[in-house]
Amino acid sequence: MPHLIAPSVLAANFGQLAQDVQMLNQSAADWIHVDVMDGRFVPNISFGFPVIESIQKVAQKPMDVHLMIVEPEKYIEQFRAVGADTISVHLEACPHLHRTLQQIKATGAKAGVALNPHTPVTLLADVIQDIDVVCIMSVNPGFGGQKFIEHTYRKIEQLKALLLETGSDCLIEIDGGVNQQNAPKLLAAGADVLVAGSFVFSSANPVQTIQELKTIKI
Ligand SMILES: O=C(CO)[C@@H](O)[C@H](O)COP(=O)(O)O
Repeated sequence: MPHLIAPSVLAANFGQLAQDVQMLNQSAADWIHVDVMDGRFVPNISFGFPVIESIQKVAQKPMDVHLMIVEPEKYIEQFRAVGADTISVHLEACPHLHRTLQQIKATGAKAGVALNPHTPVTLLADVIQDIDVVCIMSVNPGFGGQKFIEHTYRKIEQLKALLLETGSDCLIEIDGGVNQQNAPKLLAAGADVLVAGSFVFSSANPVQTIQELKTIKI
């Protein structure tokens, strides 16, 4: 399967969000990555339902919603109602992860699990069959524009081995500090989906930057 590119609108210009989403519609982006932060699970607050609903009205690509919030199970149906196609919760925020994944699937959304940099992929072994996307955080969640953590390559390889061993077809998504330099190595290690925020939106030509990420050959 060709790899997917999911630009993160956390790095968009919120004063012209509709235009930035339209730019993504015209680009080679596959998904639109939407970061929700609550000021509790992570030390930052981004945006909530009204903003996501506004994005959804313009977006012509699936919305990949990454919940960096405590007690995500309280809001799954609402995120689906405002247009989330994939809903990712943090393993570290879910004491009943299996139940939360079933809850996401019951809405018709794809179920994702995000892992903080310190969380081993082996903790997913008993729920891997219930996951559509594993989001490996390659920065500490909460902010865009941070430095990529090199240990991520090893985690991708470990997760790939778990997927092969269990026959799972779940996608491996990498989120944080992704750029043109590390993207080929991430794909070679087994990544399926690259999230890129500041690298895309701070570039002179975001459409071209997305195209360059999309056409990387390994
Ligand atoms: O979830 C997060 C940050 O917590 C990411 O989605 C960032 O938004 C990625 O931004 P860059 O590191 O690519 O700027």
